[in-house]
Amino acid sequence: MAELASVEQALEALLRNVERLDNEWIDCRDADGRVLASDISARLDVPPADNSAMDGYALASADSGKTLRISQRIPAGQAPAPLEPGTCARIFTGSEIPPGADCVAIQENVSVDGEQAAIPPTEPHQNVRQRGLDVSVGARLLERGTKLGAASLGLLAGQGIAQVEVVRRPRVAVLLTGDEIIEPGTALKRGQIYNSNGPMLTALIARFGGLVVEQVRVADDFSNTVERLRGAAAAADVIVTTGGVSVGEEDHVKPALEQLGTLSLWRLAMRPGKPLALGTIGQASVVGLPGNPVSSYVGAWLYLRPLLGRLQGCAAMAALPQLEATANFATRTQARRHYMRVTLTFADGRILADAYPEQSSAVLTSCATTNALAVVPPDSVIEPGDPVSCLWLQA
Ligand SMILES: Nc1nc2c(c(=O)[nH]1)N[C@H]1C(S)=C(S)[C@@H](COP(=O)(O)OP(=O)(O)OC[C@H]3O[C@@H](n4cnc5c(N)ncnc54)[C@H](O)[C@@H]3O)O[C@H]1N2
Ligand code: MOO
Repeated sequence: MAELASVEQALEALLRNVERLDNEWIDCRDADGRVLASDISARLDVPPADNSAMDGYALASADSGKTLRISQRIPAGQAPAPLEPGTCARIFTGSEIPPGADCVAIQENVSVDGEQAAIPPTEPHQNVRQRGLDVSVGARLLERGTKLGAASLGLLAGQGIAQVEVVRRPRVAVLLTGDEIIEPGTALKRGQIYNSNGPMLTALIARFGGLVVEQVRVADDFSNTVERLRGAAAAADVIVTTGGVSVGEEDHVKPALEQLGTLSLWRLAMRPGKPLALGTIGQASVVGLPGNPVSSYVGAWLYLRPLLGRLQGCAAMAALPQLEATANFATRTQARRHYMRVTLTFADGRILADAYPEQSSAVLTSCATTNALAVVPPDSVIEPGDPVSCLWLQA
């Protein structure tokens, strides 16, 4: 039997000629999860002026330790007048420090009698947030290739930025093979099963930043398969197929792909997901995942995620975060590296990996109830307490 290829070899082949897609300007309100197309530098200081970190009294530190007249009140949102020398100003969290003041005494430590406030000793800058403390003009705010999220969108808003240039979302077509597959909502007949892979892959693709432009069934017929693939290649940057990549005879995807573009069939030293088809039709990359739902799921994390990351120019999506955990299970592998579905728990300063008891590639429950993949090398024995490397499944 021919030697099995490694996951790394297949990934290298998949990504070899893939380039970042073009850019588009979008409203920041729609930018969560999108990847920045260019560096963004700060054009404003944040905060724009020295302001108070506390509710209290602003004064010149040299005047602290005395009783001072309260000469003005500065609510947030108002420009203060310069502080009259030898006085203090009533101030609130976020209010601008008046010229002439350099510190704030918090109100809990100040006793007030009418217009007079007895101020304790207070150091210069105490309770003052300096202009530009968060961001100063010209600083690199966010780098190209950053996936935008809650905090980065907040930063952009803090700069008054409403539109942002991001990489276009990769368009993905999902093609399902298998005459036994029917859609939820129809009654199940003998021999049929519901389409699990379609919704599962659609959800993962969206989490990886892709846009599913079509999800179609490919009938068991050569010319229909050619038509479907041709249509998908015109509409999409990536075509994902599920099923029909093993050694069966029922399938027309392989000959159809060979007619329309390039195809290489891989036999990988991994479990689940030994068979994988990679190819191209025109500019579109084709990833043929196995039909078994678990193999499809694991393949999506290991191949589709980096592919969609490359198309979006997001380096952080090239590899999943790796965590070193302690196995709370026993297993033994043979010639293939095993990607076991495990649940990581973080307790008492260590990470424990519990394996789902049934690791068959037909048991999708093993994916739905876990959060990581333990990567067990070939020809190895793992006992409880042994170290095991895990891939954390985060988009
Ligand atoms: N003689 C051999 N048989 C098989 C081999 C092999 O090396 N020699 N490899 C096995 C491995 S490993 C895998 S993985 C599967 C891959 O099979 P295919 O990609 O050809 O997929 P199918 O045969 O079409 O389907 C496999 C399995 O998955 C179910 N399926 C398919 N699509 C869906 C869907 N959309 N939703 C839910 N379930 C789906 C399908 O009903 C089958 O049960 O081949 C092994 N066989
Ligand atoms: O490798 Mo297959 O994906 O075991 O079932």
